[in-house]
Amino acid sequence: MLINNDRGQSTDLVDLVKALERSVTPMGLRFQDIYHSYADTSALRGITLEAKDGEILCLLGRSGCGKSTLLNLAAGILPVQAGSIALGGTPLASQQHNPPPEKRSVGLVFQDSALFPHLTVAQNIGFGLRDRPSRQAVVNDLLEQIGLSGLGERFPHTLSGGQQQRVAVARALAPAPQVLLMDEPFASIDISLRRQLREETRRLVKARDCATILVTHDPEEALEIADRIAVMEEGRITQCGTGRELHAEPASLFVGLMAGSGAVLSATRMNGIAKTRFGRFEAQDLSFFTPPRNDEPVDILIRPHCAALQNDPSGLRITDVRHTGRSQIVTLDDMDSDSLLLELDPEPVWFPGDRVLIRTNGKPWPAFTC
Ligand SMILES: Nc1ncnc2c1ncn2[C@@H]1O[C@H](COP(=O)(O)OP(=O)(O)OP(=O)(O)O)[C@@H](O)[C@H]1O
Repeated sequence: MLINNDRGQSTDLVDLVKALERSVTPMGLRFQDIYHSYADTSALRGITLEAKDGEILCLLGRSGCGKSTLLNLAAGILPVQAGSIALGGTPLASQQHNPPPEKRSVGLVFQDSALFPHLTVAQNIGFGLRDRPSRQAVVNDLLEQIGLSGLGERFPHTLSGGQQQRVAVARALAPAPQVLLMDEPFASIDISLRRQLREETRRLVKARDCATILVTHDPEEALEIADRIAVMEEGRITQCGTGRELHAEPASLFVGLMAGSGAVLSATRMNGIAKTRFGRFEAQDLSFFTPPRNDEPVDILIRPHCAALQNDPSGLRITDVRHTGRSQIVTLDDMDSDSLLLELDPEPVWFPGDRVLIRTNGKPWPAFTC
């Protein structure tokens, strides 16, 4: 049914109701209090997380932290043991209700493309569309979008690894799923092609309205492709936010290092002073995500371009200096020949043999209670 808006334009009532529903109902994919164990291994320990419609959310963490387990629960590959999953505001899975993968509006992409070897590229892409009248048009459109028009009649083994992975993404997106789940989709792709494939995948996914969850252990990949990143450690989400948020206010040293590089200084805190092997720093030089308890050991993270050196004849000795154009990488030795690498602004120029003290560059350094 068509209705007219105040500018005289026609709008379909069903579309309007859907748009209104979207504005008031939590959409996307939502995990609520998920726990999961394998025999004596506790893989997930209370995950609550939401990937919104149109968003790319990365699960980032070391091997074994539970990323794939969470993805497999959403896909229906694993049954939910505790907690619940909702899709588009309606229950998707719980302990009582576990529909199989084919009954979920979910597209899957794995590390190896897992294309059907006996089907052509076009048949692979169209597999989830069955007898839909629009099948051919959708397949042709996707072939064009992934840059493989003209290769539809080829078989998967005649394609390069990168082309196969493009086809896998197209196959997952063809039925217009509400959610796209990708488990290390670029891990087996040549490193030189990976960035290009990431960009293409982001463009493809962003042209649709599905929620996307992508698993990776590569921080650079997560920062480049994701709208938000959920950092996982030992079955829990340590922090979830944009790359910028994780970089600016990391909840832990692990998150801080996942969201960017930096030098780490171990310190002991004494009455507002942090003592390290490379100098003493005032409390005002440090910023804690959570207030520290007194006299506990802390780790200080010094990001590139966030430290300055100051000449001091009794200070630390510079043993090496490299110039990259954008920065100056300086190696400092403490009295026991322990060394620290700092990435500094290119000016002022430092030389091996200079004696210096380290200072903040105006902004406090993130610090974490150990
Ligand atoms: N089928 C299984 N049986 C027993 N333990 C398992 C099984 N699958 C996963 N685990 C364990 O559960 C934990 C989480 O595994 P999971 O595969 O989810 O982690 P991950 O972060 O995806 O790791 P990776 O990046 O290596 O794939 C690990 O300790 C793993 O050894």
